[in-house]
Amino acid sequence: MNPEKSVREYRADELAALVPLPAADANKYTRGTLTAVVGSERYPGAACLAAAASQRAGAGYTEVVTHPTAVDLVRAWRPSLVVLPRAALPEALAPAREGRPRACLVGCGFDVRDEESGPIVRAVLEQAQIPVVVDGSGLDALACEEGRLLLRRRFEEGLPTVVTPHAGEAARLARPLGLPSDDPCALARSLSLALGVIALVKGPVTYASDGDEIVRMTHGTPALAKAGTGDVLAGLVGALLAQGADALDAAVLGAELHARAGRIAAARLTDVAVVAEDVLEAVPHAIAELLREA
Ligand SMILES: NC(=O)C1=CN([C@@H]2O[C@H](COP(=O)(O)OP(=O)(O)OC[C@H]3O[C@@H](n4cnc5c(N)ncnc54)[C@H](OP(=O)(O)O)[C@@H]3O)[C@@H](O)[C@H]2O)[C@@H](O)CC1
Ligand SMILES: Nc1ncnc2c1ncn2[C@@H]1O[C@H](COP(=O)(O)OP(=O)(O)O)[C@@H](O)[C@H]1O
Repeated sequence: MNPEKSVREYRADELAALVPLPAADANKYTRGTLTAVVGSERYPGAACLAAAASQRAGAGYTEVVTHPTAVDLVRAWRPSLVVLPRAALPEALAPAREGRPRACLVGCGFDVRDEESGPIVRAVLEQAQIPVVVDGSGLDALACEEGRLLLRRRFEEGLPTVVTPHAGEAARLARPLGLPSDDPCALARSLSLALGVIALVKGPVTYASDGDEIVRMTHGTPALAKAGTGDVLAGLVGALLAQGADALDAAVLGAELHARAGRIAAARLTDVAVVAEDVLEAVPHAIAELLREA
């Protein structure tokens, strides 16, 4: 099949319809819980960025499970976050209940030198009976037979897994599978099919695929090419999944809000000066802009 045939873009009105507006009788649990298993001793900042993005994208309850050395920093960054050390992980992976959606984000700010990283990612994939997003160095745990087996099992059980690699991470996932990695559009679809995931391959143009459709997103800006912006995106996608969005829709809406937030930040601060915290701050404006446009 020629992948170009099925490439599409979401219209602004389609995207706006996916924005999770809270019901009048909502409470924090009905709005969805994201358990973000993120950060390491080396990269505690990624945990902060992803968790705050989740709050801004509407999750009612954002819980951070992080390296013990990062706990105080993340708590101090935002008192509204619930922050637990990694030892709390098994209890934190509770299943969703009727009307109480949940999702898990794992891997942003993981450190390949940290021996706990791989086992944590695999434990999440094995235990979490909820949608999971895998990002950052957590993706390295998927480039081996054991990781692929866990993904395949989740796929067969109907549990969505979203992966959010940048070009380097996508190439590392593709290599052991013998997949060519020079075309991000084709790669999004081939990774999706080979791993049984929804693949969001990030770059100047970002592509999402569920193995059937491929969605192209062209609204980004080079202002986003700064450390930490991917962590913000992962938090957005995780929060949308936690609110019950379909996995492909969550990936596409997350990337669209991220791209718009980057542009809004750049319009105020220049393409040169924008940093990941500015993208985070612009997320509410991106939501408002999208709702206004539709
Ligand atoms: N504040 C924080 O706490 C932050 C924490 N962070 C966290 O750090 C962790 C490591 O993530 P990372 O992306 O820095 O390292 P990683 O992908 O392993 O790089 C290895 C090699 O891959 C390549 N490569 C990289 N990017 C590429 C691209 N776009 N396109 C193509 N190739 C690319 C490049 O190799 P080269 O091509 O230069 O030879 C590079 O040397 C991760 O968990 C993340 O969440 C970050 O989010 C930053 C802010
Ligand atoms: N030149 C560019 N144009 C548009 N978007 C870009 C560009 N460069 C990077 N981005 C976006 O910035 C983000 C960077 O993510 P990533 O590389 O994972 O960052 P980090 O790991 O530092 O958090 C992605 O969403 C990507 O699509």
